[in-house]
This record gives sequence, structure tokens and C-alpha cells, in this order.
Amino acid sequence: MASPKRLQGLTAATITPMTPDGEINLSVIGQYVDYLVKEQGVKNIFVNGTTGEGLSLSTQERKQLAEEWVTKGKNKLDHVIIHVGALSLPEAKELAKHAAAIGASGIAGIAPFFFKPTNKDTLVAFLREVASEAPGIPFYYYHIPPLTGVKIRVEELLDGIKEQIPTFQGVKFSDTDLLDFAQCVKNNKEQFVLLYGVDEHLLSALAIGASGAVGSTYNYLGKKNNLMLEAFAKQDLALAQRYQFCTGEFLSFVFKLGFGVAQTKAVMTFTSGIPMGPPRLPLLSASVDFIEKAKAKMESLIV
Ligand SMILES: CC(=O)N[C@@H]([C@@H](O)[C@H](O)[C@H](O)CO)[C@@H](O)CC(=O)C(=O)O
Repeated sequence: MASPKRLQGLTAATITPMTPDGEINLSVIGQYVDYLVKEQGVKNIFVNGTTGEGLSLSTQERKQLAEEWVTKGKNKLDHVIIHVGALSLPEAKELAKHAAAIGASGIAGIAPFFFKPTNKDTLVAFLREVASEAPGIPFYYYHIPPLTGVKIRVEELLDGIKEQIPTFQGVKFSDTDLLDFAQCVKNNKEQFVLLYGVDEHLLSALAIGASGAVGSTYNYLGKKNNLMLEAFAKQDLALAQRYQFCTGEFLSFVFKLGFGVAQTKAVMTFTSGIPMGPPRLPLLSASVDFIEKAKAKMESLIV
């Protein structure tokens, strides 16, 4: 996969489509790529992450999905980043090697979260081993402490990391600690790509200097968020705020109903018309009541 430019703008954290009986459904991925590009204006994807239920998939399934996204994204997408993080180092390394071999444009990894690294050095040691399996493509650290419980500050992690991991390219920062994020930007903006991952706060992160964003809502609110990025670039803060409030209005509505990956699958199904199927246990499908209410809310959104 050609990666002509540094990753910037929006990256959709892809959903893993599943059949009604819970198998991965590769047959709709081509249609999904076209939907992102044509309907949402999103040309970067982050595969097998949180939204993609990556940690609930087998290694074989993760490889199949990575291959399908790379194949179907060819000549259509700019960046296909494959999340290869796993609890087991050999598994993460195998996935990293595989992603490089199939032509992914980059890989990303979370901190292991059962036995956790307790300091920066052990985290870097783990990430270095993973990244070294894919020496020809960029590596991104996926920081998501609400889910991993690993709270090592990214500001600290980035200090000297390029000497340890030569392919280190940036961070997907899925946390609300904007002080840590700001320090990362202040110290590393020229060198690294700093992608923000809490969609409802993206405008704040842009003000701090984020290079772009990775998130679940860019699957179905990509167009509106692209307009927010445009307004921000033109220094039209009032318009950018209206777009941010629009995402916020939808999310604050669905948060009250109960919102996570299962509900994201349902929202994407009714928005795109592409069947995303059920989530995998322990997640449970969104209720009919949720779907009806979320759909009505989505249809009522105005900027
Ligand atoms: C915890 C979580 O799922 N966070 C999402 C957000 O996009 C999130 O869905 C959104 O901000 C709504 O809260 C992303 O950061 C996750 C993500 O990018 C991924 O799927 O890898």
C-alpha cells in the first residue's frame, strides 16, 4: 500500500463486519471501503482496533481481515494501519510481520494489559520487539488507558523513543488527558504524527495541535467531521464548533442509552446500509429500542 504522505486528517477505526452467526464477514469489505471514500470522504483506516474487536478475534481472523482491507483498499485508500497489539508478544510479532508482508502502510500496538508494563522501559521493550518485525513500515503506539489500564504518560514514552524504535511514527491518543497530549505536541510536533482518539473532544485536540484523528464515529460522521477540520483550518471557529456540537449531540444522546462497540455496529448498519452484524461475546447486540432512538436522533442532526 503506497503511503505518499504523512498520516493526517481523519482515520476511521473500522468495524469488523460479522455474519448473523458470528463469523467474520469479509464479503462486505469492498463495499465498506467505497462507502468510506465516497460517502464520508475518509481515506485512512485503522483495522482490528477497539472498534474492530481486534482483541476478540483469533490470529487467523485478524490476518484475514488485514489482507482483505489491504486488498480492497488498494488504489482507493491512502493509509491502511493494522493494529497488531496482543497480550502475547509472539502473537503481536507474528501479526506485525504479516501486516508488513501484505503491504499495510503502517502498524500500531497497544500496551499488553493483563500482565502490564509498570514503567516506560518495559513498555518500550515490548513495543520495540513488535515494531522490529516490520522494519520497513511506520509504527504507531496506541494509547488507550481507559481500556488497557496502562497509564504511562505518553510525554514520557516519546522521550528518546526514536533511538529505541527507528520506525516510530506517532501516537493514537485515546484519552482525555489533554495536558499529556499537549506536551506530546509541544515536544514532538515536527517529528511525530499525533492522532487524537476521543471523537467528542476532537476540536479541543485540534486547538492543541493534533495532526489528525482516529475514531469510530468517522465511519458514519466522517463527512461532518471533515467539514469541521476544514472550518478549523480556515479559522472559522464558530462553524467548527457547530460541527463538534453536532457529534456531541449525537454521542451524548446515545451515551445515555448505553453506547459501545455493539451500538457502533448498529449505527453504522443503519447509516451505511451495510450489514455489520452482531458483536462477539462478551459484547451483546444493540437493542431494537436503541436502534430506533439512535436512528431518529441521527436523522434529526443539523449543523
Ligand atoms: C473507547 C473507544 O472505543 N474509543 C474510540 C472512539 O472513537 C469512541 O468510540 C468515540 O470517541 C465515542 O466515545 C476510539 O478511540 C477507538 C479506536 O479508535 C479504535 O477502534 O481503535
